[in-house]
Amino acid sequence: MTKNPETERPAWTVRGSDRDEFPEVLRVVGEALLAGDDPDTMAERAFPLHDAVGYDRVLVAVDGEGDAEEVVGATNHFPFEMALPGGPRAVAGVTAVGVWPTYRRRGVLSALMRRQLADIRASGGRYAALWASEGAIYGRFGYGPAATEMETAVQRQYGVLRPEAPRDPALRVRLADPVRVRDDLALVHREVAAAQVGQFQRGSHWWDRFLRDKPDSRDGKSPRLAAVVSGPDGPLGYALYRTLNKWSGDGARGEVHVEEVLATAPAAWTALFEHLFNRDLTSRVRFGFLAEDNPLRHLVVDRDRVVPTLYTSLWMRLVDVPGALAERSYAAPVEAVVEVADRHAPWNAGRWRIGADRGGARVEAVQDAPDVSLDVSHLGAAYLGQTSLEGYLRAGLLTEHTPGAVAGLDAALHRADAPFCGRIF
Ligand SMILES: CC(=O)SCCNC(=O)CCNC(=O)[C@H](O)C(C)(C)COP(=O)(O)OP(=O)(O)OC[C@H]1O[C@@H](n2cnc3c(N)ncnc32)[C@H](O)[C@@H]1OP(=O)(O)O
Repeated sequence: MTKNPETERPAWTVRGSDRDEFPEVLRVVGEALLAGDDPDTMAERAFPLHDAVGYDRVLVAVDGEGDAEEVVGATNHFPFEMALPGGPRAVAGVTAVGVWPTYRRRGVLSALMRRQLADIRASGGRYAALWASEGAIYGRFGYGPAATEMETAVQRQYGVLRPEAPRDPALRVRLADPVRVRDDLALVHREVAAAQVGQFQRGSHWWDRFLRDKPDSRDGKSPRLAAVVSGPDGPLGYALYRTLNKWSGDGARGEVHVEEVLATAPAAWTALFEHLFNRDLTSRVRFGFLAEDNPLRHLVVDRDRVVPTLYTSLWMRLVDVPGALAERSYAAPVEAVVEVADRHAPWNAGRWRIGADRGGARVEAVQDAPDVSLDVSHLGAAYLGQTSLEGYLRAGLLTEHTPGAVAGLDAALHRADAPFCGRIF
């Protein structure tokens, strides 16, 4: 094992990887994430997707040399086209981060993150996004909690929709094997993902991944079902779900577990929710992933019976601060000098004058006195228009030099619609 001569501790290096090494990467990341899968299962799941997107973004930390070399940490990112405020953008979807348990807390992740940010920037990338296993990890690397989503479980008797919920007799709901209606799913999703901030476009390799349905991954539930709602001009929405067959002494206690429900028209939401709440022999519908502003709570008669559990989904990282701020859309005019601290991507550090209105934005490096001083993670958090900078100000985590400057930035960055990713990648 190589040693650092000064510290006598093991030294490692970070480098790119390839397909041949990928089983090792899976072994390390799988163990770090307590995946509990055997190597063949991991490989069977991972290779098809990665064969499609390539292995050139995989980074590994390795210890030792030659035959003794071992992978001790890894990270990767997917090349996404994700809807952001301002339009669809190239986003690095950071994934599969793991450090071998006996190498943790020695700086391996820090080295991987620094290299990954530099690589994304070198390839012209402006954004990185991820789902974090733990909220304490990524703030230090400049990621901010940018999207809050919800899960909920609704007792079936409260799944009653309001009489005035939009209902269109021309719509039909079909229940099918998702693989057979895959084209309809893809059509709906493509439309949603073009505008819904936080969604990424799914190539066919992503549909292969999401529709994979092996018995060992069902956890006692049914095979996946697709309810597709269509009008005369084609599909307008779908729900992907499984059922769980349960009984108790007083009767059926089955459950509906919804993985994804999306629609492009109000009456399609109604049709889908009415389908989900009306499966016989069930007593509860669980929704795993919903936007914070999903129509469900507006459509049910008693919104308080839809109790949301909120969680952070996307953490956003501005890899190129001026580029990202310049191509964003703004809800109100703003003029401010923002002083940015960025430990891991020093090219972002400095003072940036943002001049923006509804027509566009200019961002330039300046030496002027700042109106606000903040960390790059705060800008990442606020970028999707849901997390306010005011919250960080109240918490004493950023500094406002010009009274009202933070409120002005928030008004400009705000979006009426909540971001929604809905898929852990
Ligand atoms: C996008 C995704 O893939 S999310 C999945 C992330 N992976 C996992 O959760 C798998 C299990 N965990 C691991 O593999 C590792 O513990 C990792 C990847 C989270 C951290 O790797 P390490 O090599 O130990 O991190 P590293 O030594 O570089 O730590 C850097 C700093 O982050 C802190 N840190 C690292 N992990 C955590 C954590 N889970 N909670 C709190 N602080 C953490 C360290 O204490 C250190 O702080 P310091 O700079 O103040 O000293």
